[in-house]
Amino acid sequence: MGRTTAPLGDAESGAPRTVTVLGSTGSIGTNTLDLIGRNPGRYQVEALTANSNVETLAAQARAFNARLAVVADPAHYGALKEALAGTDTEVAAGPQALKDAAARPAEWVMAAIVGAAGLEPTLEAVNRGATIALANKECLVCAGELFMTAVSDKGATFLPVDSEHNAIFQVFDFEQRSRVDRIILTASGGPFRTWTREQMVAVTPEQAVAHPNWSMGAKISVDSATMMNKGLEFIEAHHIFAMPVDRIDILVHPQSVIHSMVSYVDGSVLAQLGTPDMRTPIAFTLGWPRRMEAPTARLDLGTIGTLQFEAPDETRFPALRLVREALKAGGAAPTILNAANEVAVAAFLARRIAFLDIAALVERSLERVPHAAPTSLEDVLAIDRDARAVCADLIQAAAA
Ligand SMILES: NC(=O)C1=CN([C@@H]2O[C@H](COP(=O)(O)OP(=O)(O)OC[C@H]3O[C@@H](n4cnc5c(N)ncnc54)[C@H](OP(=O)(O)O)[C@@H]3O)[C@@H](O)[C@H]2O)C=CC1
Ligand SMILES: CC(=O)[C@@H](O)[C@H](O)COP(=O)(O)O
Ligand SMILES: [Mn+2]
Repeated sequence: MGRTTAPLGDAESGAPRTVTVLGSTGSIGTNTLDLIGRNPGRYQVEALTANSNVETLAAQARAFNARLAVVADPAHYGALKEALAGTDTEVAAGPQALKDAAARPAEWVMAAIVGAAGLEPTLEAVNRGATIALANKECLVCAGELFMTAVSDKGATFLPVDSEHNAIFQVFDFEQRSRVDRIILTASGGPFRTWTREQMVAVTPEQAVAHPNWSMGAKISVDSATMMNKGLEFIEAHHIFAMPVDRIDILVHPQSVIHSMVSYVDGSVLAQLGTPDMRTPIAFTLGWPRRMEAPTARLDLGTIGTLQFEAPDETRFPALRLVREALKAGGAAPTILNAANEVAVAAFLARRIAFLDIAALVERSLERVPHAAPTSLEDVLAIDRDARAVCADLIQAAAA
């Protein structure tokens, strides 16, 4: 994979590093801009993008003097144009504008759009050989082989942002890859870690998004609650580190202090630790290849006292089993799983289905959509569309 040291402008002494933030209005996007804002003169913002949150996007574009602001939903073009009147920021809207934004020559691109909607814009940045800080794990779940092949073929530099994968990246010995025995992905267990299935029947969106350790967007928070997030991260780790699935473990660790571990053939286990604040992994990628200051609380293990560990429970959290089965089935299964999960999570957040229906709908979608392996981006997008339609039909049929 592309752990190259492709040159980035020396942000500490030379010209500002040019950066684009895809999904700038979200949780990862705002944390990224928080770090950029603390380092005046070190970064020049090329493009910022959102889906529909014009107010935040316009405020960010003004604050960071962005060259371009893009809203994916074209219905919001007029409002964005008006909000940025009198500034030097160009304004654009729609899916093609999103891809064009990613194609502009920023050295460093934060990929923080949520869901498969981020795949095409992120690939634009990969295809021009940029440094990609990847938060958008769904890219790798729905198109992992295609994505990592493009990283390698185009000479892009790939830096994982997801806290677990960033942790692994920090302790993974790429020069002695054959000496790596296992990857150990830690999981908080989410807000329902100790709940029975019966207790989970009546879970509300408010309860599901209340993650015990992390402050994140709604979709990933629900994924953590179903533990689908850990399943998606399992697939993500498989692709990023080219690790066979039988050498990746999931370990529940409720405190989210150890962000993940790598175990070596000599019995050494290396881990990355820190307080749960995404500004640490984002700073790792923004400063790359040098570490930069992040304003996060420092880890105080003496005060924490005890770290707990538990085995994951696939019976209470069937998403973990579905991911294992999807990886075994291969072909289109991970793409279908991801698309169905996105549709089901959105329906849950809209109070159209119950919490336990999410995994059940993913399972039924996997049974119904054909599993032919995608060999191109067009294939991936077609499978993604089909799976979304099947899952939406299942929801509709259940409601009728
Ligand atoms: N939050 C976290 O701590 C972590 C997040 N991640 C991953 O990072 C990604 C982003 O997560 P997070 O920041 O929490 O998500 P948020 O929901 O907070 O933000 C999502 C961003 O994507 C934009 N967006 C949403 N839908 C579309 C679309 N169809 N087209 C274009 N842009 C869109 C949103 O714009 P708008 O505001 O206008 O809706 C927003 O800028 C996810 O893949 C998540 O799994 C990984 C690890 C940790
Ligand atoms: C911050 C981050 O990387 C999230 O993906 C986080 O890991 C979610 O926590 P769990 O899925 O372990 O509950
Ligand atoms: Mn994570």
